Amino acid sequence: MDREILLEVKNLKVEFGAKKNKFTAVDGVSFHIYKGETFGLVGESGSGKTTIGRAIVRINEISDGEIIFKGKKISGKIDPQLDKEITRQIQMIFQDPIASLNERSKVDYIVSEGLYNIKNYKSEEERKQKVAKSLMDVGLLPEFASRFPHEFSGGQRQRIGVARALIMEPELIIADEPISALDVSIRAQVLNLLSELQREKGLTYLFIAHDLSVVRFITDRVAVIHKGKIVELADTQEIFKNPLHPYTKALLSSIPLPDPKRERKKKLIEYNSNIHDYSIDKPKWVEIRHGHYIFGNEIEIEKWKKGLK
Ligand SMILES: Nc1ncnc2c1ncn2[C@@H]1O[C@H](COP(=O)(O)OP(=O)(O)OP(=O)(O)O)[C@@H](O)[C@H]1O
Repeated sequence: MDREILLEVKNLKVEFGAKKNKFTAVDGVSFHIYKGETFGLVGESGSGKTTIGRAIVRINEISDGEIIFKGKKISGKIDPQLDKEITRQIQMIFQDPIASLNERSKVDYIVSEGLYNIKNYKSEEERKQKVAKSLMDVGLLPEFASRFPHEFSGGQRQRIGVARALIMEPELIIADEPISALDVSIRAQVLNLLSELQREKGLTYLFIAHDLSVVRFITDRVAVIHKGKIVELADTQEIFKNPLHPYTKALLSSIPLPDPKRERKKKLIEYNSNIHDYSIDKPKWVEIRHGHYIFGNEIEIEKWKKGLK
């Protein structure tokens, strides 16, 4: 049976600046996310992960391509009713729980901010109940609503960030490096919380991380992104067992990557013992085996295909 696709990103391009200063942060990215799965987006800092997340929640304008959610186009100009629904259904959790919470607002306001924006409650009583329920859903006490963010630990603050997303009853949550700013000792708790919530509420996640080890146990499939392009996309287990792209291998083995400026100049990238020469021909996407895509030029693809046999 075919799985239901919740989100489709087609040929997404996001550019910043204009004319001479134009910079392409996301360059023709395509992927889809099935309902109920956790899809990982992994790449080093500056590769374009957050920009993709922000384009999906429509904070960043897109320059080209399409974003489709539940079969409906949500990029570009859309109907106000759909806009309101999408604002509710796609929520984002941010990297830094301290920076993402307004210090001067009480938790009650922070958690219901989204509700206020789309007026998704009938009475003050109902709003308060929703806040209490969301706090309990993330393992916090309802009475925390009357406190300020500085009264909480890093892990609790990230839980408040999750409650703020949950109150909207979303279908898709974009978790942008949700644990990287947290103390190592509490990272697993937040990952477990996200997994439990997924099971309970049938949530779908787009999980953004710079570190492959973080996505290993939480994601079903992973796309590896490098300089605004997806270079490899496959089931998570497959990526770990059999990484094909030199960049993925480099990420996995934590090999320091070359200086991007030098890289651009020479157009020759050396990762470990693999030579990746973009100047031979234009790299393209090829499905190496079912569901496992790789981005590279013909010589490399031939080499990887042989390696798979
Ligand atoms: N509003 C903006 N204006 C100009 N450039 C931007 C803007 N937002 C992002 N960029 C640039 O786009 C590139 C991709 O940034 P992005 O934040 O998406 O990367 P990332 O992979 O999420 O990295 P990080 O983990 O450091 O956030 C970077 O070079 C960044 O400087």
